[in-house]
Amino acid sequence: MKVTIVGAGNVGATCADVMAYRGIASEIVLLDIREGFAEGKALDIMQCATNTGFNTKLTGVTNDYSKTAGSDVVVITSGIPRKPGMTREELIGINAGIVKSVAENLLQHSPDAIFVIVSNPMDTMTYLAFKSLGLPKNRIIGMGGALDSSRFRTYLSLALNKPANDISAMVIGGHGDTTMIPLTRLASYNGIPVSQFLSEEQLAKVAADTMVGGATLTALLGTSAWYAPGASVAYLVDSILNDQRKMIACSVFVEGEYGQNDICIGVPCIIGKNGVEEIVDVKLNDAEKALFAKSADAVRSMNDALATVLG
Ligand SMILES: NC(=O)c1ccc[n+]([C@@H]2O[C@H](COP(=O)([O-])OP(=O)(O)OC[C@H]3O[C@@H](n4cnc5c(N)ncnc54)[C@H](O)[C@@H]3O)[C@@H](O)[C@H]2O)c1
Ligand SMILES: O=C(O)C[C@H](O)C(=O)O
Repeated sequence: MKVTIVGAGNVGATCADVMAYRGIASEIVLLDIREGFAEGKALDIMQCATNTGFNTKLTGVTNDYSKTAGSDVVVITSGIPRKPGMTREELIGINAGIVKSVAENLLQHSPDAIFVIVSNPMDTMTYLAFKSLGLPKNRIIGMGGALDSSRFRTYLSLALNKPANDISAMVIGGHGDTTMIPLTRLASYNGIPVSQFLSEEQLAKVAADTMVGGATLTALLGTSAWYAPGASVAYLVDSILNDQRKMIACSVFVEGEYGQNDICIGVPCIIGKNGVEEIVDVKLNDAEKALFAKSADAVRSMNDALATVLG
């Protein structure tokens, strides 16, 4: 199976590295606009093969979309990341034009591909890809919830002092500092509600830390994170290519689900060979429903800015 990743920067290259290392795809093409950059990243990753034992074929190209032809999955990470003090939403002015043109180029060469959108503001970039490509909604997937949920599980693991893989927890809603909704009520440690082990104050802190997880890393690193984002994309692509039907919170176009229409927002999805196989209807309580509606309003207002930005 062939995967193209556009943007060979921090997230794109990490994603290629994890996918190669884990043998998720037989072929990976890395494409970047910066001359020689994707070629260099691909060559560097290729030279891990003998020491880590993978056989994935890697190709790096400078803006040559003919090499991406026939991809089963395409991942868009091209665009600028935020700097400390910025929100993801502030990236819309530069990233919207990049994501639109990259998505259109990819579709020309891979008409059957499933699109995974990573560039920020991710929910709006996913909506833009959905509206401009005219593909069925199961083939446009925004990656954010996989990452936010892994951060939620990490912070729960630190608070509980238990392994993250023993913890089940999900974040839905928008992929923004104030729009994420960590579903604390439904989080569990080996099936036992985490509220049996952590106080309300501890749980509130875990949720707050999760919501600003990306901003915390941006402040520490000077640019936004890449290891967990790259691994989260690989996790999502694995579920598609290997038809794993994992439940992953993804930003997808909703038509009535969770009371919303005409936006892409994070909801629990079954992810398999057709992309989004199903949106899972989790029974939210009234407080969670109110948070979801507020999150959707914020995502919608960012989508409204697209018309101005794209002219
Ligand atoms: N959805 C998420 O969970 C998530 C997580 C992390 C980062 N991000 C976003 O992903 C994006 C990339 O982050 P990064 O840290 O990898 O940034 P980066 O600067 O390291 O890499 C971005 C790459 O995109 C390339 N690029 C720019 N315009 C291009 C074009 N038209 N065609 C091809 N390539 C182009 C750049 O040359 C650069 O190499 C940012 O918008 C960031 O906010 C999203
Ligand atoms: O924080 C960012 O800007 C990048 C990404 O969305 C993340 O959550 O790491």
